[in-house]
Amino acid sequence: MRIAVVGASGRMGKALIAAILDTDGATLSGAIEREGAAALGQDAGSLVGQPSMGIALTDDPLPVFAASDAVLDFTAPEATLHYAELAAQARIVHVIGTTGMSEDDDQKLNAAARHAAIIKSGNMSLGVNLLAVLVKQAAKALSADFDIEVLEMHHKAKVDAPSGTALLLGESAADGRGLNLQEDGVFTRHGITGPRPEGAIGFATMRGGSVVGDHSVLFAGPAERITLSHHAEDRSLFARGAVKAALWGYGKKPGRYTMQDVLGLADSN
Ligand SMILES: NC(=O)C1=CN([C@@H]2O[C@H](COP(=O)(O)OP(=O)(O)OC[C@H]3O[C@@H](n4cnc5c(N)ncnc54)[C@H](O)[C@@H]3O)[C@@H](O)[C@H]2O)C=CC1
Ligand SMILES: O=C(O)C1=N[C@H](C(=O)O)C[C@H](O)C1
Repeated sequence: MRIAVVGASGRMGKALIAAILDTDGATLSGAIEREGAAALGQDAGSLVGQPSMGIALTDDPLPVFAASDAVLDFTAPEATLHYAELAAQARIVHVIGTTGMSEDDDQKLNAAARHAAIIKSGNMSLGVNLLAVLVKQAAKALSADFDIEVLEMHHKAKVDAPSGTALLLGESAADGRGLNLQEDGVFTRHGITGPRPEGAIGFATMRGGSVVGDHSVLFAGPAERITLSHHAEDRSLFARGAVKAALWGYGKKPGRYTMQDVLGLADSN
């Protein structure tokens, strides 16, 4: 399967190239960066410490998309919307890891998904997607006096908050409790906040250093506390998940899919 990478010289872009090179049945079909990026013209293989492979980073996506079966996209919301249009035109699988996208952005992705398969998740790892299933089960099983808080920590260069994963876990908790995260989520606290609202799902965000991604969901009840956690040690786990998603999506009908579909966890929900 021919797989292209957009945002190729980013932290995830490099991990994605390395994962494609490491996967049987996957071939790197192109590596795209934004106009003006310092890495344009560099060889994709050398960029990830492999032998040169004759694929230079380019800012022209059209010929690359035309020669690809899928594109892996861990960039930024505006770029992802642009690539969704191009992937829809080329009828290729679009795997989206980009976080920080709005409701409005999501509607635009729905329009693109009428023409091509889109697989989008705030976290492409098996561990986090399994954690999401466990969080939903715990939220359902525990009575409402177990307060739910989602904690996350990431590296200091991360630009969006809460993380896509924290939101995914918050949605799972809300589903389990029959709540609506938009209405019941508490995303900031400062000053005299008053007591915790009944049924709230709270979020706490930490940023610093080189942390790849730590997430915990706490269920704080009367005299006891349950914590479900995931710690990402390396970006390769997200990249392997994204390549797996592309292989899974090949030949699927146009539409929206998630990592839960790819991993066969959707029925556990
Ligand atoms: N869903 C998941 O499993 C994961 C999602 N992410 C998300 O992936 C995104 C990227 O994260 P990082 O790699 O850490 O960021 P980064 O800033 O290192 O990389 C982003 C890259 O995209 C490039 N880019 C921006 N606009 C572009 C355009 N129009 N065309 C082509 N390239 C463009 C940038 O130049 C940069 O190289 C973030 O939204 C992050 O939250 C990160 C890790 C895992
Ligand atoms: O920006 C990151 O680095 C990560 N982003 C994703 C998120 O927002 O949850 C996934 C992972 O935690 C790393």
